[in-house]
Amino acid sequence: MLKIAGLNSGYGRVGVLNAVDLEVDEREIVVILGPNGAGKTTLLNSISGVARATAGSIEFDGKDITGARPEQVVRMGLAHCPEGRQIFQRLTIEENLVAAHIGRGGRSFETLRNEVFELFPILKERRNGMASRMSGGQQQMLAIGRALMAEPKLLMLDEPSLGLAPKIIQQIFHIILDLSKSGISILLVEQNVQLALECGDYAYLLNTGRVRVHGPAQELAEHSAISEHYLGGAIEETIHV
Ligand SMILES: Nc1ncnc2c1ncn2[C@@H]1O[C@H](COP(=O)(O)OP(=O)(O)OP(=O)(O)O)[C@@H](O)[C@H]1O
Repeated sequence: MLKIAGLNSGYGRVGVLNAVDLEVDEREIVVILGPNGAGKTTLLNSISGVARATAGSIEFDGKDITGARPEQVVRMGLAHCPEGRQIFQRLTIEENLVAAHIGRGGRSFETLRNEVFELFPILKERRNGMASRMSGGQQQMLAIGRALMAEPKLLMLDEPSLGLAPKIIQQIFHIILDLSKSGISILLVEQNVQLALECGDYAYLLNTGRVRVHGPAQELAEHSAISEHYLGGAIEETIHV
């Protein structure tokens, strides 16, 4: 579904990612872990066309999307639910969903909106309320709902648990698992390492712009060295668990 090879990327002259290789298969949940500043958001931004690749390639659904613009990438079925949610605060919930409907897969706004409302009944209840008046958890649900309006084959989620209460985090992770079962591939950046590894199939650990460790999520969870490395020790060699 997604194949990244030898990716270097950054912002202007600032290089952030270095020789990153990563793959996501169909229906797979792939987790990206790493300390602050490791380059996790930059990796998602590079895939969705927000940050520029300076070397390497990004292939999605059999097509080369290296250097494609964000609107082209989303039209191909790759949706990005960004860090900080970035919903339209001064629009209602329903208006946020209208703005996110790009007609990619040909299904009507009403059909897609109703699917989002089924996943997140609270959004239906508050559909005419201002987004700015919703709790953090509800705003995260709206952010995911907006991404789903693009009928994605692959959904990228950047720290969906950030700042949320444990009960809401559980709810969001159940939805992520359901979305994966419904056939959507997931690329998940997450600080909540334990939960992410429980729900993921495969995981990559980034540090200082490089993939330092990768392997099946369960094996990474059991790897005693991971927490040590994760907590900041620089890893010089790539470890394949
Ligand atoms: N717009 C930008 N312009 C220049 N440098 C940036 C920009 N955004 C991020 N960076 C730098 O790129 C590096 C990686 O940042 P990135 O946000 O990708 O890390 P991250 O792993 O997502 O961290 P966090 O968990 O803190 O979000 C950092 O050194 C950061 O300062």
